[in-house]
Amino acid sequence: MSRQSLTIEELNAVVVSRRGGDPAASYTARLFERGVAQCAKKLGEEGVELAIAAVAGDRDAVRGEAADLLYHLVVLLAASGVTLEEVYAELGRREGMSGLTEKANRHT
Ligand SMILES: N=c1c2ncn([C@@H]3O[C@H](COP(=O)(O)OP(=O)(O)OP(=O)(O)O)[C@@H](O)[C@H]3O)c2ncn1[C@@H]1O[C@H](COP(=O)(O)O)[C@@H](O)[C@H]1O
Repeated sequence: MSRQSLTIEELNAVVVSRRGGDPAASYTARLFERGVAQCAKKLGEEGVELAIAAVAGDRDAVRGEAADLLYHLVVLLAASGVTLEEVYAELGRREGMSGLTEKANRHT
């Protein structure tokens, strides 16, 4: 049965659980088996497909390609040994780095 939504954290938990899994039973396990370079190639392809869909103004394709991109991003992070928490921490470090954000904060 399909769910209404799946968060990146939930997707990440499934992806990480596939590491070392049976490549015959899991596409994700197959990607891990192929290695980082192949995971990176898939991510690049999906990024280009998303960009093309966006430029074409194809909203349905943007949604689908964005889901593909997020999936392949999570796979590449796991294949690279980088956790989502590390990426979140990096985003957190950047908060307030832009002059615009500081300017906006001064007015609140
Ligand atoms: N979100 C995804 C997801 N998005 C895309 N894909 C797969 O990505 C592949 C991309 O298709 P392409 O046409 O780009 O490539 P392909 O020719 O099929 O395969 P390649 O040889 O190019 O790798 C398809 O086979 C899709 O099934 C995904 N496979 C899995 N997931 C998630 O990962 C979970 C675990 O999946 P398994 O590892 O298969 O159990 C699933 O429950 C989903 O939540």
